[in-house]
Amino acid sequence: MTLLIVYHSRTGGSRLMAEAARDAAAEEGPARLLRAEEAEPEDLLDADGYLFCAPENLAALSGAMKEFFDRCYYPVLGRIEGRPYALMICAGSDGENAARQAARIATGWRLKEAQPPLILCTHAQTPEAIMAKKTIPEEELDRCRELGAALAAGLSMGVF
Ligand SMILES: Cc1cc2nc3c(=O)[nH]c(=O)nc-3n(C[C@H](O)[C@H](O)[C@H](O)COP(=O)(O)O)c2cc1C
Repeated sequence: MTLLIVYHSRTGGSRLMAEAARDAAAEEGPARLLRAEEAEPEDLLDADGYLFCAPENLAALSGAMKEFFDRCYYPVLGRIEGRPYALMICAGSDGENAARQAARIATGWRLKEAQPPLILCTHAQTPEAIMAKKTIPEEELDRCRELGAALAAGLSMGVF
């Protein structure tokens, strides 16, 4: 039972979150990490559950993550219904709109929410801070690890 983690990241925050989740998930079962730009409909079809991870940009999912969903939405519609998923959003100060947008897409696919969205805020406020490479505190990465491990363990045990 494979967990597919698809992420986009411009300044590294979402990448750190996705990698932390992948590392923890891999201890519980098969886990694949793909960038949004390289993930294809076949990758979604081949997986048994999903973790989507992206930044909030301009009160929405980042463009590259949205482009992944746009590109894959119809090719897999009706073919992945009922599979579990979770979301992780890296935001400056909010993240709610990106989480809501991704959840609506997942609802369209008839995926099953396995965990509430995990939103981490970097508290970057100035243009310089927003464009800077991000670090995520270990205790926040632990929350990503917990989410990845719970998803992968649930998939392996067939609890979803
Ligand atoms: C163009 C742009 C727009 C942004 N808009 C928002 C926003 O609407 N809400 C928010 O909370 N953060 C916003 N941010 C901050 C990013 O979400 C934050 O820097 C996050 O760490 C980016 O994730 P990444 O490091 O994976 O790229 C924005 C950043 C950029 C570059």
